[in-house]
Amino acid sequence: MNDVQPKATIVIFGATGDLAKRKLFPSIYKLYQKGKLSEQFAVVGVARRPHTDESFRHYVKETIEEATKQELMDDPFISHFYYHSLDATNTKSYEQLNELLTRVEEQFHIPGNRIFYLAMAPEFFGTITSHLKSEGLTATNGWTRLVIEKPFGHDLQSAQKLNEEIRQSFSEEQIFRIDHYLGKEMVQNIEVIRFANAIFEPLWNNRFIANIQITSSETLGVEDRGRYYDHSGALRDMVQNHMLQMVALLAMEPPIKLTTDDIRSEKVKVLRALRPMTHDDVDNYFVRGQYGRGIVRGQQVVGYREEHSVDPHSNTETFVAGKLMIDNFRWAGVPFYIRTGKRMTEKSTKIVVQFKDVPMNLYYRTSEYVHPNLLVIHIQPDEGITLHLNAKKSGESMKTTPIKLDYCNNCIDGINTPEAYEKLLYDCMRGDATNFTHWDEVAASWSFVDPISEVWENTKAVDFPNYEAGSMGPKKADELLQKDGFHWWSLNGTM
Ligand SMILES: NC(=O)C1=CN([C@@H]2O[C@H](COP(=O)(O)OP(=O)(O)OC[C@H]3O[C@@H](n4cnc5c(N)ncnc54)[C@H](OP(=O)(O)O)[C@@H]3O)[C@@H](O)[C@H]2O)C=CC1
Ligand SMILES: O=C1O[C@H](COP(=O)(O)O)[C@@H](O)[C@H](O)[C@H]1O
Repeated sequence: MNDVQPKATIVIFGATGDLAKRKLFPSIYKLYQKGKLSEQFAVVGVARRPHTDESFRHYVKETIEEATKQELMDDPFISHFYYHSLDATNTKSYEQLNELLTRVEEQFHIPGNRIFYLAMAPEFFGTITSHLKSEGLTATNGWTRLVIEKPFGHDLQSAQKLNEEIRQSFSEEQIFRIDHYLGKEMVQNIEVIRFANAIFEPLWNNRFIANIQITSSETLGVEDRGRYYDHSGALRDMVQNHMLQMVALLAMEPPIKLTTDDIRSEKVKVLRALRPMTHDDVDNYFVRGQYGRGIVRGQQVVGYREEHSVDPHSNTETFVAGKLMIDNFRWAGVPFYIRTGKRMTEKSTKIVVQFKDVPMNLYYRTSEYVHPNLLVIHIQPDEGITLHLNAKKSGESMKTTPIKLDYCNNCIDGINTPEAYEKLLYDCMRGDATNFTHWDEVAASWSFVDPISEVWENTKAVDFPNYEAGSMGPKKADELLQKDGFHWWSLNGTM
């Protein structure tokens, strides 16, 4: 873990796909530029499309230039890239891939360390991992690791099956399940804000916190992922993974040490303490939505059912709001509200921690409303924290006014926050699995989500589409909080 310049070959299955192009190649380039990779590294791209090493290098160069808006010229970086055309289901090609890897390792003096990054559809995961083992690609003198993209299953049962298949060839310690939200700077900051500030930790419980709200809104629709998304929906696409991971980080107990196992074990406890949904509970705790036509950032857009590769009668949700209760001593009685959706008003991920009101409003005589204190953690696009307090209005005797203490992480000159994939790839190369999800977390998340999807799949949403593109979701999402005497805090900073 201490090797600051890890030496490894990254084998990317799905190297001609969207993820490799938009995220993986630019991230590897940035790591190289920052000196986090020594010259002892190589990338071997794998996919069916024919490419020579030269044409693949040309393709990679172009994708990086497009993503980084920089010209690569004759950068030696690109000479570390190789390509092997392979159909993932064809055993024979794995032997040839192994020969290529051995050659590349000799050329760059890489001590047999291999990362197999599966940037492919999950139905291939089992086949690829079993071939990697049976054809000897995992039998090296160095370490071997497997990086797996989401979705990790469709429900608990399919996730278990997938996990068992993978575990035939890789141990849990070798498996790095990506949740890219865990690579975001401010998601990683949650722990530090909580555990490195004496003013927050004593208040971080049901005696002082009224509710916690997590919103992750997108302006994009389903783009060209209609086929995948229409079978997934927002619950599986965003809630089962990213949203529940943020809940776990916000609610976990302080770990004994900052080790991977200690942190994961605290997160798992939170996921297990989530109050399970019975089928009858679902309507009281969760709201689903689907966007219709509307205007997003001044542009007229089509409704979800009109999107490419989407069933024109689709029952799939593109929006979810939910109230989660964590049944443990720290959080009993405190609702965690989550909300996520496509084609909403703005692209934003924020966490708002609303503290309980002061025991009595001393300023009621002047008809002053004392605002609740809020801690806002801005995950994206702005990164930072804001603390909302009350102070005296200047000049006027004992009148109150809301004030904000702001810290903006990505406003500081010279700070260029690394992209989540860049950090996660580097962590994986160094063997740090802290910001990857352990199987126990995946299983607990599916257990929570499954009853909700069962109800939604079996009952037609008669009101779909129930929110206009460009809005903040269906009215029912507001009513979910109103029932408890709360409301969603606005995302644009005004209260
Ligand atoms: N794109 C994104 O932003 C995100 C993607 N993901 C996940 O990452 C994974 C990849 O997604 P994405 O890049 O978008 O998918 P794409 O469809 O763009 O790419 C799929 C890749 O798989 C290759 N491939 C398909 N079939 C085979 C086969 N039989 N043998 C060998 N290679 C094959 C394709 O290459 P070829 O046709 O040349 O064989 C291509 O390189 C998916 O699991 C997705 O859910 C997760 C989060 C975000
Ligand atoms: O995993 C996913 O996340 C993106 C949103 O990620 P962000 O970093 O842009 O917030 C979402 O668009 C996609 O549907 C989902 O698969």
